[in-house]
Amino acid sequence: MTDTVAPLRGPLRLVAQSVPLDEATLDGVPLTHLLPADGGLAWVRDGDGLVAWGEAARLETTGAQRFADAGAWWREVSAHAVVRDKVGVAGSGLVAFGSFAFGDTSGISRGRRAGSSVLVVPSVVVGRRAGTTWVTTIRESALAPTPQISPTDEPVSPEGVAFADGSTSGAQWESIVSEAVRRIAAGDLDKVVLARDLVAELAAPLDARAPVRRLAEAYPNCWTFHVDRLFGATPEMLVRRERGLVTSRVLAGTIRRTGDDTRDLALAGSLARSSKDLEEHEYAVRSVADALEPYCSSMNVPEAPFVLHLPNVMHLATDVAGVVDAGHETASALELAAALHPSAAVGGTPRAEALALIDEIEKLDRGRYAAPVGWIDADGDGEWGIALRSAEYDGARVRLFAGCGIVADSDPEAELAESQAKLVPVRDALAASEDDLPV
Ligand SMILES: C=C(O[C@H]1C=CC=C(C(=O)O)[C@@H]1O)C(=O)O
Repeated sequence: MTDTVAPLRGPLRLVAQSVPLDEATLDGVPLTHLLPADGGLAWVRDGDGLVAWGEAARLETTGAQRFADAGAWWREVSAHAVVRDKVGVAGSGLVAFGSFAFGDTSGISRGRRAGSSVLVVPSVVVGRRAGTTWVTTIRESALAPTPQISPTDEPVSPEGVAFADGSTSGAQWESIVSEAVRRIAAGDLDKVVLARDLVAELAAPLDARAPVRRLAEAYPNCWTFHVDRLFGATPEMLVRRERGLVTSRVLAGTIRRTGDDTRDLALAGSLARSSKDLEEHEYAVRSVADALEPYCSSMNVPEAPFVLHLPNVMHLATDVAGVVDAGHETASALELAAALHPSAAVGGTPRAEALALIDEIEKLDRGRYAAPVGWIDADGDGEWGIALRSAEYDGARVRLFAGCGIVADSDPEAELAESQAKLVPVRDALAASEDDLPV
């Protein structure tokens, strides 16, 4: 099913201008401190990235054609735009932020907006990259004046947060995992990623700037995002395309941290040797390498993963890189993301069997969790992360998500504990105090 909402009048003619911003005027203020009260749009990592607000144009789409619809719309918008870019770095010039639904029917049962995939062209973007800071203004038909950029007011911290089970209880989810292990043992498939959710009810509508700021501070080596009521801090880069080079950070295989550095180092060693985790990881790397290969003239796929250390967990990680071949020069970051989604880090192996099993047993509407989130520019370059360690909110109600790769040797109890560890970043970012944390 395809259902697209986009302007039906003549071609949209956007005028975008990027100009350098004297960093002294911001005096090192984090980008997330510029976000407006409605949360705006954010894509930041380790101080760099993009924050934005306002809306010059927007596309909402649903169904199996969502990536194709968004790609066609963006090509059209970019082709008719006038771009004056006096900065010339990745993310300057005309950009759109986006977030996609996980599956062809994700979110649709919860109403049209909940299930919509979206591309938003903001009216103001502030970017920072490797010491360069800039501001982009985007407006229909005319050049917009460059606004004064300054920090906004302090966000309101969430209060009275009450956490509850989402679609399933922990015990129910364990039995779903057991069923998946049975299916894998029966030879139906090799790997499936199963997810669960947690619901947080707040005393007042969420000011998303509060958790976004906290996530960006606490998880500097993750990509912290906020797009259309979806926020999170993901460690996984589905695809980055920059001037003909594509990179992807593949994660799968996880161990919880203890907080004791010596023990964690030993745990990192055991993760790197764990045959269960290495198997889980290999499926994810293969799925990414196989999907990128048709687009690349050369590729580098390291033989062994490294261990990525995050404050809550450690993951097996592989950075895949490739050069886009001459025949696919026009394949945008979004087209590549569509080809890669869902990788075996969030779907499974074989893909079709895994998705069918997820549909059959998971009992969760993933919405936009575990799907591409990020940004794209007018040349088709951009970054699309996988929306993990994320939550979607509507007023005072927040749904947090986490999932785990299940293979033949998976233990349901250990997977539940792993899912809890993966919920920690957003859960802590929402909790006003330790007292609010669920037990
Ligand atoms: C599906 C999630 O994580 C994926 C990414 C890294 C490690 C994973 C794992 O070890 O199971 C998952 O494949 C999630 O965080 O919700």
